[in-house]
Amino acid sequence: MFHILVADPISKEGLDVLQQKPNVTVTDETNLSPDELENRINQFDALLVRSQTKVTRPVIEKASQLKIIGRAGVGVDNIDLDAATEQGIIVVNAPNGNTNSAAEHTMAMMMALSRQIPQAHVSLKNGKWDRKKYVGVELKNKTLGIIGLGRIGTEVAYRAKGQHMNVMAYDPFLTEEKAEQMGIEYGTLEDILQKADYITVHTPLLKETRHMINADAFAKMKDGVHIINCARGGIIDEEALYNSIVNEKVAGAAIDVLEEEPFQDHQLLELPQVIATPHLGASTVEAQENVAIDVCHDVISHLTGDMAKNPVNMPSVPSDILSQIEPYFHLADKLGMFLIHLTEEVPEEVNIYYSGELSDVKMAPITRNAVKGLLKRHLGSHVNDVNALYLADRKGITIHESRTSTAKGFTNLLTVEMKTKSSVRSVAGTLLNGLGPRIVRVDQYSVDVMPEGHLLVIHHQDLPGVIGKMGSLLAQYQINIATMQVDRSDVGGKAIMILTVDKFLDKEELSGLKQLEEISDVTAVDL
Ligand SMILES: NC(=O)c1ccc[n+]([C@@H]2O[C@H](COP(=O)([O-])OP(=O)(O)OC[C@H]3O[C@@H](n4cnc5c(N)ncnc54)[C@H](O)[C@@H]3O)[C@@H](O)[C@H]2O)c1
Ligand SMILES: O=C(O)CC[C@@H](O)C(=O)O
Repeated sequence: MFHILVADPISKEGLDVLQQKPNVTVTDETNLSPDELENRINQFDALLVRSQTKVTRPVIEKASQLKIIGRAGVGVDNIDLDAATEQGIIVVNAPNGNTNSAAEHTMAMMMALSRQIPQAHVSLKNGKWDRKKYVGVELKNKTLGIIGLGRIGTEVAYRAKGQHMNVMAYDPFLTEEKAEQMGIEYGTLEDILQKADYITVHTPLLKETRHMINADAFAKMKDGVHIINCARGGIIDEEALYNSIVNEKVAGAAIDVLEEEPFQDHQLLELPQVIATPHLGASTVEAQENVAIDVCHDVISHLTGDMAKNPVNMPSVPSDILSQIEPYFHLADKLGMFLIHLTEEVPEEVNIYYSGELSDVKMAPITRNAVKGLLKRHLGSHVNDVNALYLADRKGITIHESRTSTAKGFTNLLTVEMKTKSSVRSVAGTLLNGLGPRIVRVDQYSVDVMPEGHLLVIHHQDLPGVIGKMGSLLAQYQINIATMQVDRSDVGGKAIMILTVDKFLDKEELSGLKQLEEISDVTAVDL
């Protein structure tokens, strides 16, 4: 018998999927306090949530029977994935079922914002017939800047074209060709900030997207810009948004999500230029049916020993093969993570070369880990070795793997190469017996770097004194250098320096380093 706890409201059609199974009990309790959830979770085999219930580490640590957590929706930021993975609990989501609803909600918010419909509605309900105050603006011929052109951003783009808007989008995986095929304009983040009349964000909330729309970003925008966030609270710096509205830089904002939810007394809500909904992007009958059915099927599949379709954190390698290749997963993941930081250009092709002892292992699971590492920077923690190749394919990145017997003196050598429109970058690593993983080559340079911690990859001219200058500047910033590796193409020519430092550099410190004239490029990589 499997006991399933439904902790957030889930559509009846989904619950039917569970209840029709003979060996399942369903406990539908959607008002449990965090303490009650912690106290009762050990009785259940599966937990189903939407975005409300926080599945924290303390909850997961008490979940001694739990086998699966199902998220009826996309974002899994309310679930501690690391804790679930550590505890061997699979997390599944339903990434496709609410795309339309979230896109429609974004359009509804954009239109309501332009025509001040909520404000006019409240005024009329209060007995005022005020036609002068509520003069709006048209969407037609305005430029919509979409930041994050994934499932929802793409649907918003098509709908906005239907409103005769000029659509410009930025996404780390968007190429000019793809934008052209979609009939939209390709832009950088800067282009969007500077040119858009409306800006809508559709990224996950990640380290790189947290506060990506901050005071600096607002300062670059057109006067009178409109802002929409139906993705995640925290992508927009709320303090900066508040100030930009008060200073009349921003004409209005439509917000479905805020950093702290549920919210009631937020200062943004006091501004008449702000319209808001309580995280309703996915709240339609259709979306809730879709995500509930999808996630409940996955929960049953997993409980009864079949493969779940949308795992967020599950490794899927047969145990005999696993023991042989598992040590390389970590190396592959780190090489992918390292490589994606070497360029801001869109990856188009990834080639993975297996050499030495690695030339006769099963490559696919290692490849998936390398691709996972590469995609994580922009797609977040829901990329795993199960969905990495699928997501790469969706982003138009082709993956090739090949075996070679020459390992350049190493017993095993794994090389990950990434082609973009104008460059080919590569990184190679090995597993040293007893010493663990090492990065041994970056492009044409030979190095010996442990792939962990805060790394600085510095391209510079091979001239006397550069290393000293770099060291003094880091000392000024109170940043300790733990390790240093240097290599050069030829005497006085191009060179690389890879430092492991004790603290991550902030933007100002990084740009301080970039100002040293012998240095052509500095990249911070957090492994
Ligand atoms: N309001 C709601 O109720 C609701 C409903 C569904 C989804 N969402 C949220 O909407 C967001 C988008 O969902 P989705 O299904 O389209 O996800 P998705 O993974 O399909 O798309 C996200 C896109 O953001 C891009 N991205 C990542 N970092 C970026 C950056 N720094 N700059 C620009 N783009 C970047 C990724 O490349 C990806 O293409 C998520 O945060 C999701 O949780 C909210
Ligand atoms: O459960 C909800 O209603 C919100 C879902 C949404 O935020 C998501 O990320 O899928």
